[in-house]
Amino acid sequence: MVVPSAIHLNPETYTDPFVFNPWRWKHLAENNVTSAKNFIPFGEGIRLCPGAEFSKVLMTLFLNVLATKYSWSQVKPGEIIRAPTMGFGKGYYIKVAEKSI
Ligand code: HEM
Repeated sequence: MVVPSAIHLNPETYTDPFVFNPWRWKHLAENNVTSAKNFIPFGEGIRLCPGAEFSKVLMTLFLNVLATKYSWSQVKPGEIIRAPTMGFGKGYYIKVAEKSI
């Protein structure tokens, strides 16, 4: 069994893997690092997740609406737990408000 997060957080492939850096993908794609060997959020091959394309569209839509229509602020930070998937031990509280037009 492959644990995708172990591959995605490999510092030999991804510099500073815990840093939020969306721009890293530009550089990685140019160097063809994002091959199946290094990036498998939805699995690979015969057991590839059938919900992959649906999930990508849903996440794109969700993040677009969240960023354009709402603002949010942190109320209470949570402790990040990686065992092996990521979670917040005691929750992670944010306040969401609709943006005024
Ligand atoms: C962000 C969302 C999702 C992620 C990260 C994800 C990830 C994965 C991964 C890594 C696997 C492969 C497991 C393995 O290798 O054994 C998998 C399999 C699977 N996923 Fe997803 N998934 C997501 C959403 C969904 C959705 C929305 C559905 C259904 C509507 C779905 C249905 C399935 C099914 C049925 C399998 C088993 C495929 C098989 O064994 O042939 N997933 N998923």
